[in-house]
Amino acid sequence: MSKKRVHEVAKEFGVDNKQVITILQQHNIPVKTPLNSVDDNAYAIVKQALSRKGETQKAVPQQSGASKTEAVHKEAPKAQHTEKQHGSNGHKQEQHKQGGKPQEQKQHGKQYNQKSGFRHVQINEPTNKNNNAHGNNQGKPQNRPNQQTQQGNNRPNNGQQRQNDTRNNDNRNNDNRSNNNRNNDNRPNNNRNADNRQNDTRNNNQSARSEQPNRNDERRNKKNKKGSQNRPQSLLSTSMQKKKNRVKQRNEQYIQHKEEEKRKAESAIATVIELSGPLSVKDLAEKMGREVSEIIKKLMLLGVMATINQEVDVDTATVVAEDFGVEVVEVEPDEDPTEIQEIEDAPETLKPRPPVVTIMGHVDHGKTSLLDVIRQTNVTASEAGGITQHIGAYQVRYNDNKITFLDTPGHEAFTAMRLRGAKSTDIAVLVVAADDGVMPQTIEAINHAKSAGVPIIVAINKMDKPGANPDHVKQQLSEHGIMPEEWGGDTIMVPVSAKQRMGIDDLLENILLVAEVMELKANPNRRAQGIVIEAQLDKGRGAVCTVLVQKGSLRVGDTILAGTCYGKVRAMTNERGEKVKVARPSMPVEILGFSEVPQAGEIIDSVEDNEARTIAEKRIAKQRVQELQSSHKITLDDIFNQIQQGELKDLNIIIKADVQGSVEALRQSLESIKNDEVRIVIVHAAVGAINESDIMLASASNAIVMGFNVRPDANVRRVAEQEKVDLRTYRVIYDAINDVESAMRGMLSPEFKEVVVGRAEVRQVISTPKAIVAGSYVTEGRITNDSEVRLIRDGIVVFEGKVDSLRRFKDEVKEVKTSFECGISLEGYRDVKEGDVIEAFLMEEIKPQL
Ligand SMILES: Nc1nc2c(ncn2[C@@H]2O[C@H](COP(=O)(O)OP(=O)(O)OP(=O)(O)O)[C@@H](O)[C@H]2O)c(=O)[nH]1
Repeated sequence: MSKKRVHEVAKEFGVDNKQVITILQQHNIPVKTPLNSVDDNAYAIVKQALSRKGETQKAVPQQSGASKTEAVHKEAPKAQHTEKQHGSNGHKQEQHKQGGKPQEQKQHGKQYNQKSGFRHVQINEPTNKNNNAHGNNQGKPQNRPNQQTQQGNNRPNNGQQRQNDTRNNDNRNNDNRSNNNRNNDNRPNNNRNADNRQNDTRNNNQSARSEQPNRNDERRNKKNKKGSQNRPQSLLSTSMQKKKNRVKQRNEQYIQHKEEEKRKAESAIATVIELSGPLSVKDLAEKMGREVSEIIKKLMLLGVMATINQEVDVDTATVVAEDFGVEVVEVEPDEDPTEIQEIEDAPETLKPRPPVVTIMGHVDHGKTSLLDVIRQTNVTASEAGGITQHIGAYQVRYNDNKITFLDTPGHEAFTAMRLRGAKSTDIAVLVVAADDGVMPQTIEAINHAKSAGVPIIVAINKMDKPGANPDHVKQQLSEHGIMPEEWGGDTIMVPVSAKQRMGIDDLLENILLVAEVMELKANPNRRAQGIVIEAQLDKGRGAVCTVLVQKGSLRVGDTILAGTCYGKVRAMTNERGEKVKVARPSMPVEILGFSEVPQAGEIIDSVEDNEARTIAEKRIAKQRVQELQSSHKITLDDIFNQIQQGELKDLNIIIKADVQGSVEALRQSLESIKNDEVRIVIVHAAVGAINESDIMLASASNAIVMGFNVRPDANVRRVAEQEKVDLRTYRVIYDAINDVESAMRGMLSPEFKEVVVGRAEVRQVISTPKAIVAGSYVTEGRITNDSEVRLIRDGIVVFEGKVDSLRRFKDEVKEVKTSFECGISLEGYRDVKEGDVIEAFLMEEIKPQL
């Protein structure tokens, strides 16, 4: 016979190529692929093996119950390996055939149910073999087939596990014995156990001899174990039936549920909805009785990409609703539980109150000087950089009348505060330098005052200057809609000189005149309401807040609420530092008692004891929701903005400053910097020293840290270096803004870099006739008598200047190193306190790189 290939032989016998290969390999004939050739001898082997197998398969279905097991056992020993090899296949075939006999299965199932603890199941030949090969798995379900085998043989079932096990072994061992021995199971158990041991030994020997096929067996058996084939057939079928029933039941429930939902949805679809303000997509869907997905789809068609929690404005919501044929009725918003209800004061309760005046104008036109003259004090000298940086509020008395002044700073940086000043103000005094005329911030001030509906009195300052030209100023102002009285307009213009104290009375008289015409009144006998002018954290005193009372009277002991902060008024002082018990309308006071620092510009209310906390908590919750939504706030206009922005890159900034006013000023100024490529994002802005968590936040959000009048301590600086966070500190806001602007234009090239030389801790303050000496201990680096120093209190810079004298005991020294004590006095500064830190630094020039 000519040589055939494996696949041809397989085809001839109607079996898989793999099966033929396996048979040949078991006979040590080296074939690997279906293309390998097969000689006559090999062909005969395959033929013999397959014909035997065919007989086996034919024989099996003729058996029933236990005899099936035995039918397999009756195989000739020669063919054992083949049988083992195909054990699983044979088993599958059996299952397949049984699958076609539901009647038989049902019977088995019945028997199982009727005789509890007596399981009638199908053969589990592979498991038995497995047990034989690996010792016994007592108590495991593999025993079941043997119980059935026992039953099939009409043997008494005593239900004892041990016996079953023995029987298992018996069956297994029978595999290895001749057919003649197989059915002699009538021997006593003891004998059979002895037999088992013998057979085990034999099994082992056989295993050793046919290692290869046995390993294949094991693998197959393992594989079978994983699959359901190993489970008894009747169990399989009943569980399948149960599963089917469950699925059917679930499907029915699902359909019912869907129908119910549909019915509900149809009945819930609204034809008219009421809208009182922006609302989330989810809320809109609920109001309309529609699916959220329908709303989102409609928004998409309108060009608005919104998610379920995003907010849509009333206009957008109306368009969407109308598209669904739903009528929209705009209504007044519901009462907000986070708002304090306004009290309508009856006219008879109103009493005259002093006017609140804001001084506005361009930088350096003399606002502070003018107010200074009015207050008879001098604050200009102590202001860093000569620019007013905090709102101050003062009440002055003139001719038995009181006037409250809010000193709003003139620099552009304080636009936000100026705006707030105008809102809390009755009269705006616009200071215009007679020699300089109308400047950009003069116009801005006019616009703020106009938009707030506040009457303007113009103070034409610096009249003493040779170049003073009041007419030119009037001319310029009239061009901006501010017409002087003498020219037929309604604006009072008073020429003054802060320097020479000229025209001040005239100005004050005119303020009172305008106030009189305005008939400014308030009810002093009600709970207080006012505005937070300024707030900061003082280590010793806690939150310190300048408040302007606008209505009612604020008393020590009152429970107060401002934004999300609340507390009880512990103490109140006026602008002269005198303690006051009651603050009436238009009176500015500094109060202590807030648990946290409120935001400047916040409305402060005196409330019932139990109200404060509840409302504050509600406000915090509302704020959180708003914060979440604001980042994704979406309107139809927004889409256009986003397209315009294109791929914008963000410059993340963290702001820390000494007082809330500065925080806001810096934030406002930075955010107003416009640049096509970069958008400024204020990641965090707060009052207080720069701390480690600021640096970590900056590191995580890739932000720079800008400190204004605050300093990091040594540890924070170290962390910043480690995290490679750019940390910049400033004393003048203008410099900070300039830096950012230049950096964004790519023009930031610092010529000097600040290097901290050393730090000393003030441990004792010694007062001498000549100076205040800070008895200090150098904690790091060195302090030199020529270095520039800053005095830091609770992380806030309170002074920056030079060392006046540096002493060790009584001797003047040039420098003092770490771990030494010394006496330091500062040039022109006496307010040194224990616990302050003196930081010595020098400005190092950075050589331009060629
Ligand atoms: N000659 C003259 N100089 C004045 C007069 N008023 C103010 N100055 C000077 O103008 C400069 C600016 O004065 P400030 O009072 O600080 O001006 P400001 O508008 O408060 O400035 P900012 O706080 O920076 O907004 C100071 O050098 C004052 O001495 C005045 O009536 N005559």
